[in-house]
Amino acid sequence: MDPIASTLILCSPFDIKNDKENGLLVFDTSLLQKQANLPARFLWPHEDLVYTQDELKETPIDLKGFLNGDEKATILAVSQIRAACVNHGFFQVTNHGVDIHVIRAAHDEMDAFFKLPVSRKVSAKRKPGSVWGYSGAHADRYSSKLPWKETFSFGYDYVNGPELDLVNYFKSVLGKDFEETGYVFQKYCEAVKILSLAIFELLAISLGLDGSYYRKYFEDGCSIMRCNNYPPCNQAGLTLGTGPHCDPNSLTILHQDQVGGLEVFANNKWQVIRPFPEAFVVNIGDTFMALSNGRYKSCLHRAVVNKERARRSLVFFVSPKEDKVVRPPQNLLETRKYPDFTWSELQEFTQNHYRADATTLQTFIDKFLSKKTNHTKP
Ligand SMILES: C=C1C[C@]23C[C@H]1CC[C@H]2[C@]1(C)CCC[C@@](C)(C(=O)O)[C@H]1[C@@H]3C(=O)O
Ligand SMILES: O=C(O)CCC(=O)C(=O)O
Ligand SMILES: [Fe+2]
Repeated sequence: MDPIASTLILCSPFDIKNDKENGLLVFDTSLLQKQANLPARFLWPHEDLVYTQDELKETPIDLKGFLNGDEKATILAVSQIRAACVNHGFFQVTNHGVDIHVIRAAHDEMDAFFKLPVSRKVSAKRKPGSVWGYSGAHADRYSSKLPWKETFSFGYDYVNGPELDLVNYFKSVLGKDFEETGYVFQKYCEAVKILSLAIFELLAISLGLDGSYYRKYFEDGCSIMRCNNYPPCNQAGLTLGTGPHCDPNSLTILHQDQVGGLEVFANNKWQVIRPFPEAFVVNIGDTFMALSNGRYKSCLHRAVVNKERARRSLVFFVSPKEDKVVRPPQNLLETRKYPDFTWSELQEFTQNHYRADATTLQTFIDKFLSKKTNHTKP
């Protein structure tokens, strides 16, 4: 029997015969680590495992002046953002306006969640086709190149009515003792959403647009909040926490703990992003690359794991409202790089047909939109 299959059956709190899907969700590293070799499903190909110690040493962008309305500071921030987005699509921000206590509280809640027994985490499991919920190594979705991580994701501001706020979501999936967790994440998401709109303002100015252009476009947008836990791995050099990919959404705002493991592909090589507690890590995603008509790069990145310490990150993925058309503004449209699409079409593609990697957007455009055109031909 495949070693991982036996581990998963051994540690499953469910009857594997009638609950194969739940059994496969269990990612219990204390048991997985007892095996002499890393289970084959966690192995990644050589080319994805290129080791690096190079560090991307770009000064974080200080947002203080811009947030206080200082024109000179805004001009500087705009030019730093433009340079980073044209080059690789990645930058860090400090003095971002998100209270450090709110950030710490969100880390504490995330830590408490991941320390729960597996059976409890699985009660909030992700449903097929949905991005929300708990997932262990995405083992219910993929059979190879499994990421060495567990994740817990939930939507923020779906504008579907107050009954869907995070306090109620946490209570409904984890029970009444998670009400406080819901409040903490509600506050965290509110603050990071405000930050995202400020960054969209800088992005708009940097592309020669009115400062409010993307702010208005994303005001009613939908976001996904994700907690990532990367446990230590005895054979860390053979696997990855998150494989090389570009985020399919528009903008990603990440806060990592002090362990380190995030790497971006910049200047033709993988480079380490040293953790910096005061900073948020920001990257451009595929949908914003399309909205800028290809001027700004969707950042290729990955997360490596290590032998000693668990690593955690809080990730806020910002997207337009599901059915809003993704089309660049008129003055960026000399030669159109991508056809119109909607976030819900791209999201559906990543959930049901394709695992996000370095070429998600182009593959989506090539395969799906050409199919769509064929279907609509008379
Ligand atoms: C629409 C989405 C797909 C992913 C979750 C959201 C936003 C980012 C995507 C993801 C994180 C990109 C890397 C690969 C992925 C499979 C992951 O490792 O978690 C992606 C998400 C997903 O499908 O769960
Ligand atoms: O955890 C990290 O540092 C990166 C995670 C990531 O890239 C993602 O969740 O999309
Ligand atoms: Fe990512």
